[in-house]
Amino acid sequence: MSEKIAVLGAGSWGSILANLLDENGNEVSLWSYNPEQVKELNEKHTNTHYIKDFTYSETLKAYSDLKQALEGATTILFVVPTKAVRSVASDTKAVLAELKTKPQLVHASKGIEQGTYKRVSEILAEEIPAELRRSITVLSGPSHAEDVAKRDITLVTAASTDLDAAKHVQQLFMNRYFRVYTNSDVIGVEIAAALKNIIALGTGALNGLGYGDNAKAALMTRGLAEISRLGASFGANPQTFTGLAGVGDIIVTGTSQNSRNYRAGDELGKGQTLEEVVDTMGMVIEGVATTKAAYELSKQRGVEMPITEAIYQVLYEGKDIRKAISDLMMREGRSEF
Ligand SMILES: NC(=O)C1=CN([C@@H]2O[C@H](COP(=O)(O)OP(=O)(O)OC[C@H]3O[C@@H](n4cnc5c(N)ncnc54)[C@H](O)[C@@H]3O)[C@@H](O)[C@H]2O)C=CC1
Ligand SMILES: O=C(CO)COP(=O)(O)O
Repeated sequence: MSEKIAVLGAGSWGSILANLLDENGNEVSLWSYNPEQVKELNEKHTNTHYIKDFTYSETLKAYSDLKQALEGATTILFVVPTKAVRSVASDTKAVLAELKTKPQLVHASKGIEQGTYKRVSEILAEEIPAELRRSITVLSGPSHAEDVAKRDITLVTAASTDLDAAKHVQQLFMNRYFRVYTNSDVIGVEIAAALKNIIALGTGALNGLGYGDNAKAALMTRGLAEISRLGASFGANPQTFTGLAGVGDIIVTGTSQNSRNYRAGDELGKGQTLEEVVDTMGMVIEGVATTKAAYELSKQRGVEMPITEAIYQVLYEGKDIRKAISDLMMREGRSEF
């Protein structure tokens, strides 16, 4: 299968997925709002700020003009940070109204919108009306761009309420090192994807403070329990949290130095301030904003999320991390399930 695909967002994940789609034989246009980055991608086939020591395919073309990137595309993949999804989708809508191409939409972003608490597929559906597009699919799972760049084995899930669309996305992305499953639980996949970043901030902080493997396994397991509780309150399928988008992504993000969220937590644990961590990362740390959105959502919906609450207090209320950990440990004993 070969298609014209536009990838919007040329950070680590967008650029590596664009390269994979190119390798799979598609005609890929990669859009970035940064003209310098577009120049580097087209002239040197590198994207050094985001992915070191990697040469992109020469047939992959980058654009800073959105209309040029979208022209003729039958699939559009959104991979910008969650806070940019609404504005990029709104600009895309204006172009699609002219082009009348009705592409299918896919996204690979992991977050919840501040203030509205919308999932990314909900933002896309709101901004790009049904008459301008086909179905929406989310691609998610344990998948650091750095490993995919090395063509290391990676398994993800493509979730859509439209099974044909999910199967189509599966076929577009699958290859010898990238295996894609389908899933119909868009809500569960998006909630799991967004909230695992909160837990990765936590396991990173434990690492920075010098805690060991038991502590990190405990945080990931109980973290997943509270993510599943929030998911259930929205009608998510509980099985999703045992799958690639759930436990799979908690493991990869909650244990890896490739994760920006884990590294940010690690630095916080070692004593840096949140401001210092955000300033030096130079890439998106989705978990910081998602902690606030998830904390507010948990209060609004009456879902108990003690780990999210503790991390919220550390990030937004200046609570000492060691005190937050000891308060969690000293909660009244309870049944596991
Ligand atoms: N890096 C990874 O391994 C993975 C990332 N993701 C998700 O993919 C999304 C994007 O992440 P990365 O590519 O890693 O981020 P990144 O920080 O590496 O790059 C983000 C890109 O978005 C662009 N951008 C930022 N604000 C923008 C705006 N207002 N309008 C247009 N473009 C804007 C930046 O210029 C940059 O090219 C996030 O939601 C992340 O959670 C998901 C799976 C893996
Ligand atoms: O989602 C990811 C891996 O599945 C990437 O995580 P980070 O954004 O923490 O790097």
